[in-house]
Amino acid sequence: MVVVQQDRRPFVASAPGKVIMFGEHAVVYGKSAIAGSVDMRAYALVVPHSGHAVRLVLPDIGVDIAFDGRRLPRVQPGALAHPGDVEALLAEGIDVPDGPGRMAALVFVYLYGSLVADTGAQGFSICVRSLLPVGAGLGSSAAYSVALSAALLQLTGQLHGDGASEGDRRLINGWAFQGEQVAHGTPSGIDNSVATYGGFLEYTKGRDPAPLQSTRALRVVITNTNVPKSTKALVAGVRALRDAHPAIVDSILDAIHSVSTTAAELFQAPDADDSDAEQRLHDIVRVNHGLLMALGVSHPSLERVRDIAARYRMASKLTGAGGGGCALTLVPSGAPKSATAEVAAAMAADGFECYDTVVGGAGVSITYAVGAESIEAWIGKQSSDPVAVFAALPAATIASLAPSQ
Ligand SMILES: Nc1ncnc2c1ncn2[C@@H]1O[C@H](COP(=O)(O)OP(=O)(O)O)[C@@H](O)[C@H]1O
Ligand SMILES: C[C@@](O)(CCOP(=O)(O)O)CC(=O)O
Ligand SMILES: [Mg+2]
Repeated sequence: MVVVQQDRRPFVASAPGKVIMFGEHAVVYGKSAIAGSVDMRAYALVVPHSGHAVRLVLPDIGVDIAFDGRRLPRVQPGALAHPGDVEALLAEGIDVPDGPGRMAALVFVYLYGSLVADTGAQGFSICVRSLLPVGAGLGSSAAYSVALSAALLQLTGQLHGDGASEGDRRLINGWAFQGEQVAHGTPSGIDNSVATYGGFLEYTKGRDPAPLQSTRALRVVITNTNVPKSTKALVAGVRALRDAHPAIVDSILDAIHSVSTTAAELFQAPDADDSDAEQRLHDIVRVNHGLLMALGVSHPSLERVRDIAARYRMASKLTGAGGGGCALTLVPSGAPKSATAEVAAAMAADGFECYDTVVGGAGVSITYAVGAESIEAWIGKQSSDPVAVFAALPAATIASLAPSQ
């Protein structure tokens, strides 16, 4: 048994969602993709207490489970080779309903079993709230997984710089990737990398993410079609198409790779105001969407978003897994604020929801304070049940628990 040093103070670990600008799906096959963090995050409040009870509360998706932490065995490295073994962990007397809550609980139980079980750590409550839309292509699963990994590593004293050092980030990212594997089977790792490191980056599976210094303002309108989708099913659909038509699908994936590498050059071009570069970016947004459509991951609602943007001479593409979820619209450099407001209003008139987001903010973060006050004092003042307080906080207060962008 590895006995850990435990800090008993409550804290909040948080991580952002992401927007994939170019390269989704192809990135699963080792091609390049470009993505940045968005200013919506998942927040995990951890409250250590005496005894061995462990409580997981996920108010956004209706999960509230408790179990005796001593009953869960340590998960052996390599357990992910047998996903059934991970599912079997839930049989240890933990009652979780089917649906999205089950997947989120499974990710927690896997990370708990790997990082906390058998360390002699005492009990705790953990409550995760997210300001990201769930299952819409903005990486809510990865933000959840990164916030959880950071929370459990910090709780058990396995981080050395409160999540900010290079070593801490590498550790958090590695475990969050495993959390994403529990949820999706074969993630590329781009979502958890953006949620961990934040910023704007180029990602190729198996390599360290490469930060991009864009000379161009990263202005996008994100539109949520509110059509539910499953990342797992969409990724599986592309795999089935590739198995049936390997040569055709591989050439589509190669074309997407060229789109991403061209985009990286354009974003970093010295003359950001060059109208030729502007036009080329517009073109490749359109081309990237067309290639994704050929892979079968578009949806009529996403095509509708593209039609509306085209009326304002802007280019849109799906972002994330597709099949519904979100689209992004590239805002041309120099476009007045009124232009983005107009296009967003036109989309809202069609029943879509738009997010005015800043791309490229902070990655994972751990905080013990709200302003000048400790979280312990801040939450303790409001009620004797910190989880109930946190679960009911308004979004604006939750958002104050992370570094400002
Ligand atoms: N606020 C949240 N609380 C708990 N689990 C969440 C939360 N947000 C997302 N998740 C987990 O992530 C899953 C959605 O992930 P996914 O289908 O990959 O969509 P995306 O990552 O694009 O939002 C949910 O079913 C749930 O398991
Ligand atoms: C389709 C894919 O490229 C991105 C999926 O993103 P999301 O789960 O829809 O946010 C899959 C992956 O990279 O693992
Ligand atoms: Mg996801």
